[in-house]
Amino acid sequence: MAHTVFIDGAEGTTGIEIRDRLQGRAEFELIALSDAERKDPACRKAALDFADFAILCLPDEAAREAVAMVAPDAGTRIIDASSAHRTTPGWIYGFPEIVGPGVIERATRVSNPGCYPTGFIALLAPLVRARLLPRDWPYTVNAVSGFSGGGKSLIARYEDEGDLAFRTYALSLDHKHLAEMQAKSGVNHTPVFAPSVVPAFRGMLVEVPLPIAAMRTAAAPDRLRAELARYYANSRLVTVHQGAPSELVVRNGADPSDRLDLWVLGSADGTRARLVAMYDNLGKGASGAAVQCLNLMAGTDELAGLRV
Ligand SMILES: NC(=O)C1=CN([C@@H]2O[C@H](COP(=O)(O)OP(=O)(O)OC[C@H]3O[C@@H](n4cnc5c(N)ncnc54)[C@H](OP(=O)(O)O)[C@@H]3O)[C@@H](O)[C@H]2O)C=CC1
Ligand SMILES: CC(=O)N[C@@H](CCC(=O)OP(=O)(O)O)C(=O)O
Repeated sequence: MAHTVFIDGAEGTTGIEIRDRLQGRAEFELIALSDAERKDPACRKAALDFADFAILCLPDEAAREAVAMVAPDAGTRIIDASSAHRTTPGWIYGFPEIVGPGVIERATRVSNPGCYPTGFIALLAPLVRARLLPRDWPYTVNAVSGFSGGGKSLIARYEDEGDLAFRTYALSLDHKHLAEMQAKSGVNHTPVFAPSVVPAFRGMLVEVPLPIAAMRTAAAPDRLRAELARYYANSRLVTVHQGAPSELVVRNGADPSDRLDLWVLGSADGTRARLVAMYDNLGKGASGAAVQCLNLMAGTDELAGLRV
């Protein structure tokens, strides 16, 4: 029998892309609310309680409300795409490659990684755990996102203001992803985070520059690359590239992708490196990650419905 799935926030940017990935899958039956019902608390509660799986594609506050609405004995298993529960005790972090095998499969409450933390944690966590990079270093993160990363409101802004060429933000040095980045990568200090948006619908480049020579306990770039390649060797979504491309580009009009591509770029003398992650904010950064977790929780092929 098919698993029932309710996407709360199904008409939003992340919700629509999850629906696209589930379309035509016989293992899942989608519960859909009409336009008149989709923000009605009673209709949402009924759908949340009925569903085998609820995927929350909502602003944080609405995601908290949704979790509180679910009857304790309903048995609904929840995947939350928002940042409401990413460091909340009792929630499993929905990053299969980082939490390891068998964890998400059994979980009842899964909080998916944020789009920027996905790249940062994919790059850093394995290297910090392997003691090839120090925990006790003030890491910096430079990142570029397509404008769909800001959901419907940022999409509307980019469509309305046709002249936005480059936008850097979080200029107060605060951002909702910082706690998650620090906690899930295992580093001691809050990173200095410089996010930005370019006028492409989707795509991300997340980079961690490393002044290796000044870090004392950091391994050489070749060793970092070899460890990441070993760590992700069995992953069908994550590729650790050898060598250095001449450039990495976020393209306007790129197709959806659920891949995660990683590079360790090193200077010839090994004293400096750039860790770089490239992916789709709506793929491994959100909707693809949610479907990957759903697949694991439902016991189907982990990558079914994903664009690899
Ligand atoms: N976009 C991205 O790349 C990523 C997004 N996320 C997270 O996923 C979540 C959803 O983001 P995104 O899809 O981009 O956002 P959108 O703004 O595009 O979509 C949010 C949807 O939620 C609906 N909604 C808002 N409040 C309620 C409510 N009380 N009850 C029911 N529905 C409600 C909105 O309705 P309406 O259509 O009427 O506005 C909208 O359809 C957010 O928490 C975001 O931070 C995480 C990683 C990446
Ligand atoms: C471009 C843009 O605005 N991005 C969003 C983050 C999008 C995302 O990852 O959502 P979560 O916060 O749920 O993780 C921001 O910086 O607030």
